[in-house]
Amino acid sequence: MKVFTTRVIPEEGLALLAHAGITVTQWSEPREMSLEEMIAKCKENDALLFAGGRKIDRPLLEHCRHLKIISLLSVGYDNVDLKAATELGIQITNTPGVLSNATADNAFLLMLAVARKAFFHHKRILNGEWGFSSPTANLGVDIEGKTLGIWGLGNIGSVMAQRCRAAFDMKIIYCNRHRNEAAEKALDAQWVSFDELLEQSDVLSVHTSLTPETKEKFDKAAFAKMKPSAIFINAARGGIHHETDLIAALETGQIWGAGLDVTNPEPMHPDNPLLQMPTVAVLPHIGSATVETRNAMSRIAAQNIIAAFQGQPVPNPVNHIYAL
Ligand SMILES: NC(=O)C1=CN([C@@H]2O[C@H](COP(=O)(O)OP(=O)(O)OC[C@H]3O[C@@H](n4cnc5c(N)ncnc54)[C@H](OP(=O)(O)O)[C@@H]3O)[C@@H](O)[C@H]2O)C=CC1
Ligand SMILES: O=CC(=O)O
Repeated sequence: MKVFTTRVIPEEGLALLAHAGITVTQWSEPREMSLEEMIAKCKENDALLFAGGRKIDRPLLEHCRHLKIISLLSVGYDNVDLKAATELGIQITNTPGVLSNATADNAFLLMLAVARKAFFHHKRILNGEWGFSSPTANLGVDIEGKTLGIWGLGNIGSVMAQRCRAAFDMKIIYCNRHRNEAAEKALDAQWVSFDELLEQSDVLSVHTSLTPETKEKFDKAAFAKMKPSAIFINAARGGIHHETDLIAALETGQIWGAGLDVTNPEPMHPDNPLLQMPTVAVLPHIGSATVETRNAMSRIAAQNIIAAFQGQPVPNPVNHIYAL
């Protein structure tokens, strides 16, 4: 059996595949593959381990009917046409859970970085602009005791809420489609409507998946309902906020700051005005990028492939989700 990986993946996943007698070919060039190259690689192999790259859409999937599995090295599956994959009988899997801590830590980092304008001050020092210190200069805001609103209190959102409650005794409110009663109990969290989330959050952190329902949900109308002192964090997908509306909301003082691990498009253009704003912190989609977490993700992605090759139920299927 043969597997193609769209990026070089961590050693632990490779070791599991090798131990199962699976031959692995990796894409190691530092450029995106063309569609033709991708189709050719899919045709030569029995499974795809997708660790980044182009959208897995119907035209590509049409060439993948023979694949036993497309194993995603991510929890998000918004880059896959799940409906087409399922209709074509292609198994799709993801890597949930193991990246929740790392991704929440990154959202927490962004929250603090924005509150204290950390990236802006770092840039000043690099530019030789340390400046003249005074009690009224360089002021950020406190987080302690403020209200954290989570949009998408699932695996990652729950860890972010735990971190914020433990570190800063924040009051937790959240908005999901369904109540998360376990989290309500553990975090003393309160389920609110989307509008209440917008109106009451001092820090509003987005952790939903990107779906037609969540796409550009944070637009002009949403930002207009938020507090002028609010910090907006998006550690999920850039497509969930409308970038031009976010820029306008920050420029006009409708909200105070924003921390983004994800942008739309990615990479963000270096001329983007967000990068010049003191109360904005941007990272290049590194939520799960720690040695331990990426190793764990590679193990799970490999285990999904091994199960599919052995005719066993795969541990982390996502095909059923398109029907919800
Ligand atoms: N920045 C990064 O590097 C990373 C980003 N991510 C992103 O984070 C996302 C979340 O991951 P994870 O926490 O593991 O996923 P989960 O499925 O555990 O959590 C998602 C939550 O979003 C809620 N949700 C979904 N749709 C809606 C909606 N329309 N309105 C309100 N709430 C909604 C769900 O609750 P309910 O069903 O009740 O609505 C659920 O609680 C991933 O899909 C991925 O895009 C993940 C890892 C790393
Ligand atoms: O963005 C990362 C993911 O795992 O999803």
